[in-house]
Amino acid sequence: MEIAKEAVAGGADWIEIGTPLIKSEGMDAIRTMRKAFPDRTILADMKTVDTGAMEVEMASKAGADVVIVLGSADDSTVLDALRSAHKYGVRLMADLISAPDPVKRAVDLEALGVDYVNVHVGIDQQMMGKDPISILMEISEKVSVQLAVAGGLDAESAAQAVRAGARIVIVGGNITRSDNVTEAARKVRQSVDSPESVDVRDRGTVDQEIRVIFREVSTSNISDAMHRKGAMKGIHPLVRGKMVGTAVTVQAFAGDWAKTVEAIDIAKPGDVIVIYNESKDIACWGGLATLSSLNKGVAGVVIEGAVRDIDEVENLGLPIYTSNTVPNAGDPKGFGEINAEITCGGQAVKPGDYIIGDESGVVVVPKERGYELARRAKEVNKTEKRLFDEIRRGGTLSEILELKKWEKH
Ligand SMILES: O=C([C@H](O)CO)[C@H](O)[C@H](O)COP(=O)(O)O
Repeated sequence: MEIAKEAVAGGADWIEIGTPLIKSEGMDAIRTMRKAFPDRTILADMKTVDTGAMEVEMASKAGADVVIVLGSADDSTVLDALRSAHKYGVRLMADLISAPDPVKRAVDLEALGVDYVNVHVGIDQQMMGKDPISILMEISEKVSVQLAVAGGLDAESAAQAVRAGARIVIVGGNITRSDNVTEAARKVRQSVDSPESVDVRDRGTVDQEIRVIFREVSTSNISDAMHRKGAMKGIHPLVRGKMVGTAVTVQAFAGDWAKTVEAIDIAKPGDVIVIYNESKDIACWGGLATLSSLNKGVAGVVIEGAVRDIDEVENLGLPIYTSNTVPNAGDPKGFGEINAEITCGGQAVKPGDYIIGDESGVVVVPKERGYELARRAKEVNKTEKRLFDEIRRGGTLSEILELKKWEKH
């Protein structure tokens, strides 16, 4: 309710009751919003896939103005939902989320007579890098039914969506999870009203985008996004500083620092050297290796093992995370391997995996899930910002999360 009020203050015309809220609170979510916002359009995201008439009846009797049926539902469901919508005086929106051939289905749905077609990329799909704008462009050339669009939109992509032919722009997380909902809604409103004035930024390569997001979030956010996996055990910050990079791995043996130092020559700017060294009592890393790494543009070092020359490495400032410090080093004998899969801090690390370190420790993100987990961590981060804001306004954490209600039974 609070978020809806703030979004309306920022210029939202419609209030979407999202599917998770409907699943949590049922039709009462629609009734409550209807009562609080008599002059706004209430969109009930029922995502109906069967019994179209009954679900439209429920939502319309609760106070919805527009009801969403899944575009991929059978024609019989869409048609009966339409009959019900006509009977109860509401409009029907068909949502193309996960439709196998969205362009063809949009044409079919228009012929069936729906009031709106929503070009929608779902939240899980967004995490894999999908966005709705290109498909919206294609669909808007083929149909004249009013088009809505949804799927990770922000002020910038909202403008692109309007330019691509959308009449209704549905923005979820970038408003609801913002720490300033009114301001976030206002920015979207401005973009929708003056789409031509919005510049579209170049986001760079996928790897650059991943690194930017990992810099913005914490290792705790990432670990939450990984369902509590990914955190190294027994590895702590020695030289503090945010570290984001891709792994160059080293398997080294007790008393032998040849491979750990040779890895510096292999590392590229932005890499993190991740070392498993058998011994916690003989250092495989020190001040000279740190300076050499800085010269190569290495982003940081993680060592299960030991580091020495602590006063020097602290002065040099390269982020270092380790399990121990000792004064003595071994010799460069040459055993070990560079860029083989290793275990460090209890985590499997492959060359190229994303390694992120901060005050809480180090997490490993498998390279093949880098984009997805960066995006999911960003969602965690946004939610936490909103929670901080609500606690600052005087709520307690358990009240805000409704912990009692959601305890496992
Ligand atoms: O419909 C939605 C989703 O499937 C969960 O119900 C969202 O409301 C829709 O995707 C808009 O939210 P964002 O993608 O976070 O902008």
